[in-house]
Amino acid sequence: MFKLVLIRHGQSVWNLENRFTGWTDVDLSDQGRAEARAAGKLLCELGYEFDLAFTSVLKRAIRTLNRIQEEMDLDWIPVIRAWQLNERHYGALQGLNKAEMIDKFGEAQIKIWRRSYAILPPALALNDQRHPKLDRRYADLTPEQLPVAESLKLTLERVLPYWHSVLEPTILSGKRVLISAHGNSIRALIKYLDNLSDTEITELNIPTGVPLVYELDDNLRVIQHYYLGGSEVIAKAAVAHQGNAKTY
Ligand SMILES: O=C(O)[C@@H](CO)OP(=O)(O)O
Repeated sequence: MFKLVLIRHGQSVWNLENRFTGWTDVDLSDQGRAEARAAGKLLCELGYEFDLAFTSVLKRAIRTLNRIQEEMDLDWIPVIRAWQLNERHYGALQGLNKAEMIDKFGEAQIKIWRRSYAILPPALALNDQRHPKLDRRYADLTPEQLPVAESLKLTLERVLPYWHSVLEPTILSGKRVLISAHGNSIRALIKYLDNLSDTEITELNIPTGVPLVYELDDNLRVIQHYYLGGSEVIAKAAVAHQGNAKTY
């Protein structure tokens, strides 16, 4: 049996401000930093150990991981930063306030942009200053790999090859893996792991800063999964799972 731990970064400044974030590289809020530390403490108290950690190339996930490592005294373990674990790219919505967008386009349209499986948010123009081709951390990506907007489906289409080529073999080699990533890159992975339908996945939300454990059998099929934490943390996770959480 293998145990994989997933964690969505702690609350970010734009989660707090209720803005579409995507590939925008915003920092954690004070609450987010506290969530990350609490997650690290909890993992340590519960006796979790990790040999290797994966994260995205976005600082809210990296800094969540850093704090967990610090709390667990695991600063030394190798960390792999992969753009494939980035948040979905939210296209031209990035930076806009979610409540203001609801006022402008209506709740139903925003829900479609946020949670439908295959529908894309409005794309970035090629000359937009937010285009990832202007960011040197993505210099090695091919033009086809550089998103101007991603649905959850497109997000899964870059997360899944990474799962098969890197994460799966690492887990199967017996290394205990922690992944610090994002609401929608984690949702994409969960859709695959739990074999959720395109409709089921629309109702799944991931809370910030709560470790989610996946127990996997020898073929990496899911045995069970559960959130770690006291009653308050589990309640936050349950609410987020039902899709009734605050808009972030
Ligand atoms: O804005 C984003 O990048 C994500 C996560 O914060 O938001 P949503 O939950 O609306 O997909």
